[in-house]
Amino acid sequence: MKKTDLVENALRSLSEQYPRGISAEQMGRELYLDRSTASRYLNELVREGKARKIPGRPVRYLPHPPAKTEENPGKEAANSMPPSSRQALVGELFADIVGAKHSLRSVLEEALAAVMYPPHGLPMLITGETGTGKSHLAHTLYRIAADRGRLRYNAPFVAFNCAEYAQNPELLMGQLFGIKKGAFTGAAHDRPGLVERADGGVLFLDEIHRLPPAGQEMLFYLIDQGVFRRLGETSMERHARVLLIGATTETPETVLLPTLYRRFSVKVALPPLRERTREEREILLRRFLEREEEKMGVPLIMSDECRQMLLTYPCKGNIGQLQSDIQIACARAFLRHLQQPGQHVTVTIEDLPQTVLREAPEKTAATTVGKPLPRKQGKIDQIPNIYEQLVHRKQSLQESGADHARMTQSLEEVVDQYVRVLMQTSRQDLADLSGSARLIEPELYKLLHEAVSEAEAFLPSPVSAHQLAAVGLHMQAWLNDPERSKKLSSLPEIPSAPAPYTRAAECIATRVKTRWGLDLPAREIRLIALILSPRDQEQSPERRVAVLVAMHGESAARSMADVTNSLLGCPVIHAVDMPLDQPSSVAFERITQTVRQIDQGAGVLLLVDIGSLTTMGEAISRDLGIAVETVPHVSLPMVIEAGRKALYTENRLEEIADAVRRAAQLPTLSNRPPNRIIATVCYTGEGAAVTLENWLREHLPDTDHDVTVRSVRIDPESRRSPLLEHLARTNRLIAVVGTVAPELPGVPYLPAWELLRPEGVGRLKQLLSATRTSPVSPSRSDRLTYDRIPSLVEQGLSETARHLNPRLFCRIMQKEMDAVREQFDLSADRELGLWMHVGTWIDQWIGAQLDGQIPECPPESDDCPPAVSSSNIRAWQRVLEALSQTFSVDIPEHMAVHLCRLSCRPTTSRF
Ligand SMILES: Nc1ncnc2c1ncn2[C@@H]1O[C@H](COP(=O)(O)OP(=O)(O)OP(=O)(O)O)[C@@H](O)[C@H]1O
Repeated sequence: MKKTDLVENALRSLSEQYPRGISAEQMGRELYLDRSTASRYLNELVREGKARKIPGRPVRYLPHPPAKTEENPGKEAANSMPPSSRQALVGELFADIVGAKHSLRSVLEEALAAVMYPPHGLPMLITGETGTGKSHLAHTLYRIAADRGRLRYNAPFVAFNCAEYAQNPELLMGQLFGIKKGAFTGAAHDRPGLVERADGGVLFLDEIHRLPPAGQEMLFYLIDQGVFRRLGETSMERHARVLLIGATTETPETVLLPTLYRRFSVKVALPPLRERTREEREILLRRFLEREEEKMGVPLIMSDECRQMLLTYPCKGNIGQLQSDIQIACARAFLRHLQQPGQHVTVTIEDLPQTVLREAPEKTAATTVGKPLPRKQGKIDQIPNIYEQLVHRKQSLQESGADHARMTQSLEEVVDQYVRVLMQTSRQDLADLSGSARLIEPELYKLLHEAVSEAEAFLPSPVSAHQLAAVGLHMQAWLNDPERSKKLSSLPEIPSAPAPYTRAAECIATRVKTRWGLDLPAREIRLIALILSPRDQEQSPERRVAVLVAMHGESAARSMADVTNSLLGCPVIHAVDMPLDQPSSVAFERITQTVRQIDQGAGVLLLVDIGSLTTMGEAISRDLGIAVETVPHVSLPMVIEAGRKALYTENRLEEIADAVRRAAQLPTLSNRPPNRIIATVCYTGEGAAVTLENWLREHLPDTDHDVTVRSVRIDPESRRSPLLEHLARTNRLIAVVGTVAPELPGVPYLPAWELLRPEGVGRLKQLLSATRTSPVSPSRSDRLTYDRIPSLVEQGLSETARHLNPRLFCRIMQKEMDAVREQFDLSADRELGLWMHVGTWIDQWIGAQLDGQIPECPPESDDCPPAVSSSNIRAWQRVLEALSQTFSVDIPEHMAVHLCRLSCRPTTSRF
């Protein structure tokens, strides 16, 4: 229905109630339009001859010709729009909510009325099982309120899931209401909370029942009186006006404080998917498929059988689960398409996740009994015939007169060798894009997967994807030719596997019997049990590259990770979501923690979308001493590629990162010139390594400003560091400097003490000049002169200083530094470094004094270089006194000696 038709209908029905005419303002209120839009539509009707204007203040409008009911006043006491108009309006406003015109209509009407209620909407509680669309509805309501002028332009929408912090009520309350400095240990600054951020807009609290009672009480006051206090504050003196929308999967009256529960004027319940109509489920399916098709950029088709299943299986996680099951199926189909490109991506029943197939109505399973065997020709025939091998070995052992013990051991070796071949084949096969499906019929693979999942309840260790694929290969070969062992005479006894694995093999046999009516011979069951039992190479702890997806938004990262993990059958991808209202410091902290937890020693691949996330990896790698490679602009195919490579190959971090970059057509490490890097090392990566890092940074000549200096921890026992090895592979590691020589062949090592001697400095100089790509001498305009120091320092400090006034600082330094310059014969480079050094310290001291803390100081040391004279010290003292007076900071006495030492360095160790 067109907007003008909608307005015309409303005008006709409202004219009964207002026979003297309806103003644009009234019409706007009725249709949730702003006054000027309503006026525009009404005037359009006047132009079209469908309405007439009644002059006056305000101008009013009546339908033309008059509504029939106008001639019969009182016939219908319609005090609102006719149902058809209301339905059309709700359908239009909630166009992205499937079911808006049908099963959700009354719920949405109620929700709409609440959000549009003057002056600022009514607090609302949405209930419903997980995945029924509570968050989706909250956001849609916000959008409508913002579009229709109920909220101010640019009003915020702040969403928060109380379950995320439910383990730590203090932090939860702090997140929500803000924190006063000192409220608890670690609360070093005042911090606003989400309530303040949502001021003037909507605050959506998901799983609101996870708020502790004190938090619920605070919310009550917030709704009731618009007041709240930050954690640690004593009085309620802060004000915020937020439209609160709460959501819960629980029965709210039993989990919320009665005061808060009653304060929600409107409560809407979203029905589970099983109560929605089939037509609505069809529309949902179509929409989700369209979305996936758009992402893939290739036309998508779905087999009827698969569509049928998606429309009928009991979907416990409701719309959310339906959506993610569809994403998984599409991702699988897309993988196949990547390997065998065609005009379409075709989604078939095999692409559906196990959970869907398991939950599907019984009849699908029943019809498969007695189906033809899943045979597969081609490469699978190259799988060695284990029976032939066993017979041959037995014959040669008999010929050599081997005893029984020797015979058993030797036959076990044959089986071991066979399993190794299978593992290797499955590894290669899985590493191909199509996964195991290439050599093993999906039906068989599915059966094995199900049986093994069932057996995991009693197996001592989980069955790896490789083992499962190895069993698949063995069985596929057997199913192709179940008779082949019969052709051989006198097969030897197969060694037995531990009991739980025999039981797991029996589970498989039972399923094979039910499915294809086939009896697996006892020796097949023994062989399968052996393949399933852990082998040596499986037991050795694998150091896999960990993969972490971090993205802006509520759930984008998690859903990509879920899809990929489900696709690969292994939780290989980790995720951190970064809601848009979350400060990047929180994201940084969460990503850092996750990287620390998931690293297995082979480094972490960080897949991110945009913005600050693209630069966090480097800082996290520095902080944790873990190799982190960041790849931006993440998409689902990139995550799948990363997961597959991490799971099925032994590729190193940078190889996986490059494979992912190639998949996304981003520049790879291998085709960019390597960066020059110097690593500083010690056993902690923090003490000597950091001191050396700072020292080197300060002393690197201008010609080598491209060199990165990086402090790294060396493991005291192995004297190795995965991070260092990673840096060596991905960069041009020109030297390692430190207090411990790492195990890293081919990279020159300089002990720290050598840098104090001219020989060491000379060696480093040589290394630097030998690795320079183009020997550059600074051009005239680049060369630093004394007169440029103040402006450069002012510029530098204005980017880094938080408390210091850079201009004032430079003025004092300009006035006071002459004596120092003369005393030490400082070069302009050196002097610039010293200005920055002093400025940075003073800035920190002012900050510490403001916070009432004891300022940190440069280390105190007795060894005053012999070259330092008392007049040297006095020169610096005068500068420091002037600074101390101007900025009212206490400067420690030994600072002058510290600065003298820095000023002297050039003669001893500059390079
Ligand atoms: N009526 C609907 N029409 C179209 N898409 C919907 C509808 N309801 C939900 N969705 C989609 O289903 C997914 C899950 O919805 P949502 O996250 O809002 O559920 P929820 O009830 O908040 O779940 P949870 O309780 O697990 O947080 C979302 O991607 C959402 O866009």
